[in-house]
Amino acid sequence: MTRRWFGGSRRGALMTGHGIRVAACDVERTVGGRTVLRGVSLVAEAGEVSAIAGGSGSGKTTLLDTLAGIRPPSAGEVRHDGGRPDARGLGYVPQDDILHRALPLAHSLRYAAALRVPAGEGPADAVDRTLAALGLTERAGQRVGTLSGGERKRAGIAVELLTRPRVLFLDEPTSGLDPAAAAELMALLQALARAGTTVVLTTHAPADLARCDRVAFLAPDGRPAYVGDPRAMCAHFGVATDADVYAAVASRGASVDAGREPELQLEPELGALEPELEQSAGVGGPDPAAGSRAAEARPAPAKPAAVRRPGPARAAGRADHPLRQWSILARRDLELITRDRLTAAMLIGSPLVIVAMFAMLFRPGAFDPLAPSPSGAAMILFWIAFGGFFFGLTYGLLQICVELPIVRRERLTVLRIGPYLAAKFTVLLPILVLADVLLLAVLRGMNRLPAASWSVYGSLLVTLLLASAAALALGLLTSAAVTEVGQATLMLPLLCFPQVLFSGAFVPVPRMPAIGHTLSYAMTNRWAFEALGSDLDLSGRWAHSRSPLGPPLLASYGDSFDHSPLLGWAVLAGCAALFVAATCAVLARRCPRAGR
Ligand SMILES: Nc1ncnc2c1ncn2[C@@H]1O[C@H](COP(=O)(O)OP(=O)(O)OP(=O)(O)O)[C@@H](O)[C@H]1O
Repeated sequence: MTRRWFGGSRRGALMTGHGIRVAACDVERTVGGRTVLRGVSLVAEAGEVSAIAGGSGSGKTTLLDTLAGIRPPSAGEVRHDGGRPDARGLGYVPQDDILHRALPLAHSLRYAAALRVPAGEGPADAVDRTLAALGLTERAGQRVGTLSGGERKRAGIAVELLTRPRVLFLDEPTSGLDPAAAAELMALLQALARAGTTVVLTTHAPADLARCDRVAFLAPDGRPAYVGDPRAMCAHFGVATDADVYAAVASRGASVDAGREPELQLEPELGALEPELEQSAGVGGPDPAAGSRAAEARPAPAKPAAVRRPGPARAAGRADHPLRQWSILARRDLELITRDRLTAAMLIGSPLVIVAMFAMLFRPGAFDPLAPSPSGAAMILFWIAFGGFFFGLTYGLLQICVELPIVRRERLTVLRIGPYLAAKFTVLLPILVLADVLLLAVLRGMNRLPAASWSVYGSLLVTLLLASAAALALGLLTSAAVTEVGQATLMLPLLCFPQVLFSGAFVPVPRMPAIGHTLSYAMTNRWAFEALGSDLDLSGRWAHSRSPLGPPLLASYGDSFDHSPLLGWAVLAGCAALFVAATCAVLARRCPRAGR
């Protein structure tokens, strides 16, 4: 079946030219103060499938990331064709899905292609070619979330093949697949390798090893227990099957050391490394004899005439421009919202429900000069401010955390954070404008707000929009910072409570103790509430109110509503900018560019 995908011109469609030789020499990696990889030396050749195997927690993913150049080694060296790893020339398939589940497969691939495929080949052509090559053409219109596990794995590989990478790294591509689907996927990777790509993968499954050309088996302490031909591995450990190797390595632990088995030492790999590493300071050269033994033992892979670095990023040619990225990402965000019915229902439904509740909660005429309700007017303005905050926060809260693995993958190559966040604002702000306009229009239409000039209502709308924008930025920041969707949901009440308590509506700011007074400065809701009160001259209304409650309220709130709305606008805009900057910083840390 796999052969069919790569037969004839389809094989040509996936030809990647020379694969990259990936070489590691004495690599060590320390994570969180603990050394999780030590003394790893290996070579992954073009045209071969190389596996990183080992028990859980032995460092397979860490080694894969290090070989890919995503994380630099703490000691030792990783070379791609003798040069520094350049992540833009490679494909990397993480364990998590890197396609949006709500989109049809072809659409998802088209956005990925628009971001990554260089000028010259149209994204649509690249998608058609890749879908055909991976046997997914018939699934093109199907939502990614409804694909089978095996199809989703292939779809993840399809994303990476769009740019015809010279080397493909895959983190546990067969996990979660039944043996037949796993075998099919491995055959696909073998075919890819034969078409010229270097394929490096991690695996838990002994059955996968038989389909690989090389294996590096890691001991629990991150040392290589075996590096070499998978067919010789059982003999090396004196066991009957590949599955038994796991138990042998686990029981012997660090005492199993590739370096202690003369006939299966690392020399072949180090010998292959020698030409690339000979000029590297601090890396000892291998025994020349070992290199020649290696050459005899294995046909020499086609070597580039000269040591060369991976070519410049193909992807950069097309979509590296921030404006272009923004336009692609905005279209993708819009389609995601419209395709995901639950999200669409939440975005449109929550303002409708909240506006309806406000309309039912407040009595009309709170601002009526003849029979005013001073406290009712304050409450109406507070809840309007809070409505704007709530809309923005809920819109932003789930935006990033649900697609973090995709962002992380796209950041490795092309994605810029600025256009990514700008696209979110471009799609969500217009919906927020509609929600805020609806809120003011309905409350005015139902006489919960007073008659006033267009300029006053314009000012109310600006205040509300800035409050929503700042809350949207806070929601995006939270979404970028949490590690899972559940945490984002838990953050909703945590973020809302202080905005209610310290806004000055229930306990006026002048009546708060010093700590509460200080905290209130950090609440966007306080500034929105006070700007709305200033717009509608709440102080003046209370001072000349026919209600006996007016003067005491004025005494409690003091000068809260006496400053210009411009002050509130400046603070809200500043908060929005601050939250956006913090979101950029969090994303840059959590989704680093390769090698950082
Ligand atoms: N960010 C981190 N902070 C602290 N420890 C980490 C971090 N990332 C990985 N580790 C530790 O490094 C070790 C190797 O992790 P890694 O994910 O590479 O293992 P693995 O072999 O891929 O595991 P599995 O097969 O279970 O996915 C583990 O003990 C893990 O706890």
